[in-house]
Amino acid sequence: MVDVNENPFDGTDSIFERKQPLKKDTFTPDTIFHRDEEIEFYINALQDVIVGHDPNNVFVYGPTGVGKTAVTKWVRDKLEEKAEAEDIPLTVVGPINCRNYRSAYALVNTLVNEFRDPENQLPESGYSTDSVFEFLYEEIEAVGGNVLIILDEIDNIPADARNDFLYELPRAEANENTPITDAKVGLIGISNDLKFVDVLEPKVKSTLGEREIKFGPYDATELRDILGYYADIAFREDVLGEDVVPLAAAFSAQERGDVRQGLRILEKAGEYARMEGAEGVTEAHTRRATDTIETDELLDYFEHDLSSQQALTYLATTLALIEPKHEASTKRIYNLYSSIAESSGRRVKSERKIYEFLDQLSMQGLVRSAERNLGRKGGRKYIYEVTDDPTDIINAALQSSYSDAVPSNVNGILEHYLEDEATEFEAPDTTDDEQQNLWQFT
Ligand SMILES: Nc1ncnc2c1ncn2[C@@H]1O[C@H](COP(=O)(O)OP(=O)(O)OP(=O)(O)O)[C@@H](O)[C@H]1O
Repeated sequence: MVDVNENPFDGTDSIFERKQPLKKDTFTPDTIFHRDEEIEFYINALQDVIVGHDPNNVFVYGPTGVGKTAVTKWVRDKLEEKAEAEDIPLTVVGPINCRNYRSAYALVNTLVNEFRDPENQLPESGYSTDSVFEFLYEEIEAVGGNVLIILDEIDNIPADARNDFLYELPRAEANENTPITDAKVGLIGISNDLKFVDVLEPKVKSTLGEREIKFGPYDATELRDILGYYADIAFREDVLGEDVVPLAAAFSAQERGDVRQGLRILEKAGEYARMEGAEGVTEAHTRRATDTIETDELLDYFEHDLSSQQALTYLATTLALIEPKHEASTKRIYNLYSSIAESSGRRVKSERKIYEFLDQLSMQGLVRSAERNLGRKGGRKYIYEVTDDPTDIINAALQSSYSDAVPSNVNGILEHYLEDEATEFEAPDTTDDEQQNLWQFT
């Protein structure tokens, strides 16, 4: 029974000293581990600024959570420090995350405002895109000297901004149509989409990719050092069992070599220990954290990264995949999407829109498409796969605010799917209608 006169919150924490370093990128480490070579390439690319040549454009790429942004910020700070000491005119803007902007207008607007004083900010609308670009060029000319613009998640740059940003901006000084005569612009683009540069027009590709720096995943030994550094700051003294960091490091190395995932495991393991009122964090807490980490990450997607229509499409793709035929064709995905959207009282969009949502999910790395030949019948169709374990996706959906869209008999169908996966599977000749009738939509 709860004593209503007692306050259940506890003002003490015997496990965590400071949780913030384990949280999403709100903490700047004062040491960067195991990136000496990448830092050397970076310094080399930006050295020209210090000796008075034009800045190079730099393209930094690699998977998620491997230090691209952390290293970029570190190098940026060192460059600014050196430029100031040597009296070299330098203005650095960013990193600005392109994912947050839906149009060229919005992105350029933010950039202009980075240059301007708080009392002279541009409003969110009211000008043409050409005019805001014009303002940007004026601001760049006004500060003069070297201007470095850092764009993070550059693969998400609004389509209507691609050419202007990735090609025109870096060569603005040479272009007579811009007011820029003095300033020298350099662009630093960061991406975790390794194919991004390949799909660019050759002229844009050679501009942005003037210098390319590749970041690979960390191995277990490297992750042990990095996670150990964060653990020392985040946890109270002597609460961490000696296996905790090595276990979190080994798990993350096996998965993607991503620091962020390792930090989440440490945080979760600490939370389990705290919830139990344990004296310290043990190997068992860490194993429990690794068991649930995948579902947690997917839950994050459902709750924060995906729009409701994308989330329903993602769920429908997973359902199509676990049906007896295990074939997520666009038609099946659309049928399932319509049923779950309708049964959960959400808007049902047109079939054409599904292609767009699937494309967006594919850009986020959540689904993959493959073209399939229809054999004698001729023609081709697209089928989709999910990149995570369907069991984890369904568990995450069930814990998310989309649980009302998950069919009530999902676990039974998932069980059959897992059995099929364990045996040599031959696709049954089931029709779409038969498959549709399997499901119990709530
Ligand atoms: N070598 C390192 N030394 C210290 N901290 C690191 C290192 N690499 C990554 N981190 C930390 O790990 C977290 C994720 O790193 P970061 O944001 O730089 O990854 P990223 O490669 O830019 O990922 P994304 O592409 O998802 O943005 C941050 O908290 C960062 O400070």
